Amino acid sequence: MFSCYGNLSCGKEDIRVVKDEDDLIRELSRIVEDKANIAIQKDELFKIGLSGGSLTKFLSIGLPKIETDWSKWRIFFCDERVVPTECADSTYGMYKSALIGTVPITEDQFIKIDPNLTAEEAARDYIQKLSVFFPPDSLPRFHMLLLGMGPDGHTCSLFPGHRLLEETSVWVAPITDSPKPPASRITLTFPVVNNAECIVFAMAGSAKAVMVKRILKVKEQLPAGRVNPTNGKLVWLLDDEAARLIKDIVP
Ligand SMILES: O=C(O)[C@H](O)[C@@H](O)[C@H](O)[C@H](O)COP(=O)(O)O
Repeated sequence: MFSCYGNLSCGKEDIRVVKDEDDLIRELSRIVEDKANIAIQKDELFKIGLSGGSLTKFLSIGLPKIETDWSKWRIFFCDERVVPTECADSTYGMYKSALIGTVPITEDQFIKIDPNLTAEEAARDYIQKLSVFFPPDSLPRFHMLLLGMGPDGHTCSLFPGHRLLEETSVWVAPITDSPKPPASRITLTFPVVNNAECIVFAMAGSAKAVMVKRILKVKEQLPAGRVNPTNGKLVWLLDDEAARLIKDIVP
């Protein structure tokens, strides 16, 4: 039984290596299912933040197989591209087409951006939307955030060398110069990311291996390496190929 509650420590990350992408999707879905059902039992709602990229594929395959009370889910976005929902680049658009109609969840359970706004306006608007679900006098504390990592070590839309990495108070920030297209996005900032109860990086494939080594073994302070929950659980879920250069440090 995977529990983020049992060991809410800010100790070392928990690195889990599975054989391949299929196993990764199964294990990721199991982790999410466990956390969701614990959160629902404890807090009535399950507040999860999703990322885009290959995570949308993993979850589109894995989530329809889990057993949970979908009506208690509220799905947020760790980052989002400021593009129309019907655009292929929209992360919400990807999850909408994959999950609505497949699992018993409705559009209003997704807490999404208003893509008709500028990035600056959308970030401010998203903070207001978060305030409905989290008390305004403290940082939002998500039950779970699911993150990916780009080839440059970025996560969410927090990119190496970007001034947003130093943001210490704003919950959600705009970015209009994302090196990963599309350029216009909003992103959770590190204070909110690191306030989560449970953070899971999930990645597969040999293209991730070098960066995984740089972050988990060399400990380079790239954005994904700066994800370190202050009072929560951090899991790196990797397939064999993504973990091929850190086999000597995996417990
Ligand atoms: O919307 C996005 O672009 C993501 O949130 C971004 O942070 C993604 O997780 C990484 O770029 C990894 O993407 P891949 O998993 O596709 O490599």
